[in-house]
Amino acid sequence: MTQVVIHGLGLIGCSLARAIKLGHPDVTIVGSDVQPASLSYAKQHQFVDEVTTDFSKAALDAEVIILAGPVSVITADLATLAQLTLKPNVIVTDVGSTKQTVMAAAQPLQQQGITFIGGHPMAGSHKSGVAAGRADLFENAFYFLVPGVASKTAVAQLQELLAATKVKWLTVTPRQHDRLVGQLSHLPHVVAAALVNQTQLALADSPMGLRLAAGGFKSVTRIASSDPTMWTAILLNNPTVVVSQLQAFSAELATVTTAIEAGDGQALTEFFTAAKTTRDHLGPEHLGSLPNFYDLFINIPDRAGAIAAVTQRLAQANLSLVNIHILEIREEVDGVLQLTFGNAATHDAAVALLAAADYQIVRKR
Ligand SMILES: NC(=O)C1=CN([C@@H]2O[C@H](COP(=O)(O)OP(=O)(O)OC[C@H]3O[C@@H](n4cnc5c(N)ncnc54)[C@H](O)[C@@H]3O)[C@@H](O)[C@H]2O)C=CC1
Ligand SMILES: O=C(O)C(=O)Cc1ccc(O)cc1
Repeated sequence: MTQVVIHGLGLIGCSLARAIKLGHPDVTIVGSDVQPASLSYAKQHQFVDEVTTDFSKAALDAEVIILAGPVSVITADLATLAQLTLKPNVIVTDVGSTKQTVMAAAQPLQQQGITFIGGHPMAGSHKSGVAAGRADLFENAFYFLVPGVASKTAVAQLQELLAATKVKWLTVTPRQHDRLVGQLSHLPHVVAAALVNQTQLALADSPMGLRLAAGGFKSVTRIASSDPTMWTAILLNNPTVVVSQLQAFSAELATVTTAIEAGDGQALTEFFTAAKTTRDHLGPEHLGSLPNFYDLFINIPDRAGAIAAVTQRLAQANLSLVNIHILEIREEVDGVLQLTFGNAATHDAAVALLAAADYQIVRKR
């Protein structure tokens, strides 16, 4: 029976665990994490068979090891694994968002003849943690593979193990990978966070400030809600690429600034037309899988226990939440509660349940 160890039971580790369980119910999955609460959640929801905080010990018996912590943890894990006597046919892989530093960190392991295949699913979310994982998170998304010196057989074995993710495999070199994702993922996260921080400062004296933002600001900045630890590790592991891409992006901003200063309408129209043409040709089908969580917004009165009453109702009906977020609650005024579900059926059942209990539905999926 194959034993798979997943180190890091967050959004990605848990989504892979759920997908592996779906495609291979016979595989034993051992989940490992530093957070005991994540371990008990994973065990309770049965997408792992065993849990441990002792990664090194679990690794000794593994046929497949999936490293799914922040990139800085993945590189440290690779150093730890190089100190151990692993099973000779073990396949070690990772899900980290950078590949040059990860492949470099894997070298000592590879020099011992251990198979390492770099991996990176190009799907995810700004949500994180053990409860956010879902088996269909990666459906139709690209999944980068950096096989390095790994054999074709090992690559095929890994792809077979992860078949239920329904990803589109793409083999790249570490350099190609970091340049591509630098531009398509790392730079946008920096830009989104910078825009939120600058707006917060600029509107600090406005009573409603950021809350007045419409859809545009919200969609451009959604990813600013991503996990700070994870993104710090990513940028520290792709610095040269991202710095150069940030410089090119700053130059683009300088060009548009000059056009506005000069009142150059033609330059501005050309600027927006070029972007629109490119963006319009990227339909949703070309953008890969976008986070597919199911949000429900309800009005919530400013009353002690009001939120608990909602969560209790959902729990009694066995409807699990992926996330809960109070968007706004002001004294003596209704607030808005955002309830996020992992699938359409749970979302729809919650809408019916809460509407029947006279909660006002502000927006559903
Ligand atoms: N979030 C996303 O959309 C995507 C993330 N990635 C990459 O996947 C990896 C995991 O990301 P997420 O699952 O989103 O993060 P997450 O924050 O949801 O989960 C990370 C998990 O690693 C655990 N962890 C942290 N330090 C640890 C340590 N020293 N030992 C063991 N466990 C530790 C945390 O407790 C947490 O459970 C990262 O390397 C990230 O760059 C890749 C594709 C998409
Ligand atoms: O939330 C989003 O849209 C993302 O961009 C998710 C994401 C985050 C990190 C990655 O390495 C890949 C995908």
